[in-house]
Amino acid sequence: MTKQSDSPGFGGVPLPKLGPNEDFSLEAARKRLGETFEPIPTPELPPADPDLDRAVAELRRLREATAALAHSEVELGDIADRLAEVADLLEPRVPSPSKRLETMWTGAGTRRSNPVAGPENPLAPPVQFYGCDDGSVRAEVTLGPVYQGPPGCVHGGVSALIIDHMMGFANHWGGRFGMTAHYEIDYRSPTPLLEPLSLRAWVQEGEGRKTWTHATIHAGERLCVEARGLFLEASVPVPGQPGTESMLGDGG
Ligand SMILES: CCCCCCCC(=O)SCCNC(=O)CCNC(=O)[C@H](O)C(C)(C)COP(=O)(O)OP(=O)(O)OC[C@H]1O[C@@H](n2cnc3c(N)ncnc32)[C@H](O)[C@@H]1OP(=O)(O)O
Repeated sequence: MTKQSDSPGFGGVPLPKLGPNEDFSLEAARKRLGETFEPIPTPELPPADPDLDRAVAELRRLREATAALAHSEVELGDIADRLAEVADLLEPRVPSPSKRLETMWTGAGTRRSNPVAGPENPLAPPVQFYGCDDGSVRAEVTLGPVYQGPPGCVHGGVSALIIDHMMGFANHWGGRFGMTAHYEIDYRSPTPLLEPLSLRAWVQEGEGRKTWTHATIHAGERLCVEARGLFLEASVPVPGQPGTESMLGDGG
């Protein structure tokens, strides 16, 4: 990756400028964080098991369809029985939630299973982010009725979830790390469902443990949401690995 440029902004938002002395390269991050640090490859890692992604994609179809059941003409008793059959088949065969938390922290697990971008997570839209040469990360996503807040619009908490994750991803892309310590959001105009949304985040400034990151959501040229966050480098214990700490280095 290269450093951010002064090229014209996206949707009217100027691109960021880095502090004069800050090295945002992945090499610099590796030096700061040690050997355990793994940069996030972009684009998305290939699936470990394509059938897993396919199964979750089918669950997403079900998610959208079940959200529309209320006013359908479907025989719901029969559907509930058939869904219960599938759940009965799965539940005894999958790891417990606490075991799952442990296996998530191997390889690209957390990256593939997080609730925003994870193709293995049925809750995730999923959003596919791309790291760009100007230092920002970007994505396009169209959200359906399951994410509704105000009539016809995206729930503000869903926007906040996407933005928090996106700022974290921008930090990784910029060679910075940290947990969200504080962030603030301005909802500038309603964020529509069923229309493509352009997402963008970038590191505004970094100093020591602190990183300030900005993000926007646009519908076409219209600014819907903008946010500013403060991230602090911090280590958290890894589930199932006593004594091991992670810097969220594999993409949590
Ligand atoms: C690619 C995938 C990305 C995924 C991204 C997902 C992002 C997330 O969801 S992270 C989860 C949500 N965040 C959390 O759970 C964090 C919970 N909070 C914590 O663990 C701690 O408060 C933590 C680690 C952030 C900071 O604690 P700690 O390291 O003790 O900070 P502390 O030493 O008190 O403060 C350090 C500095 O930061 C400042 N600071 C700390 N918190 C804040 C805050 N909320 N607002 C402003 N400044 C703050 C302090 O004033 C201090 O400043 P200075 O050095 O200038 O005096």
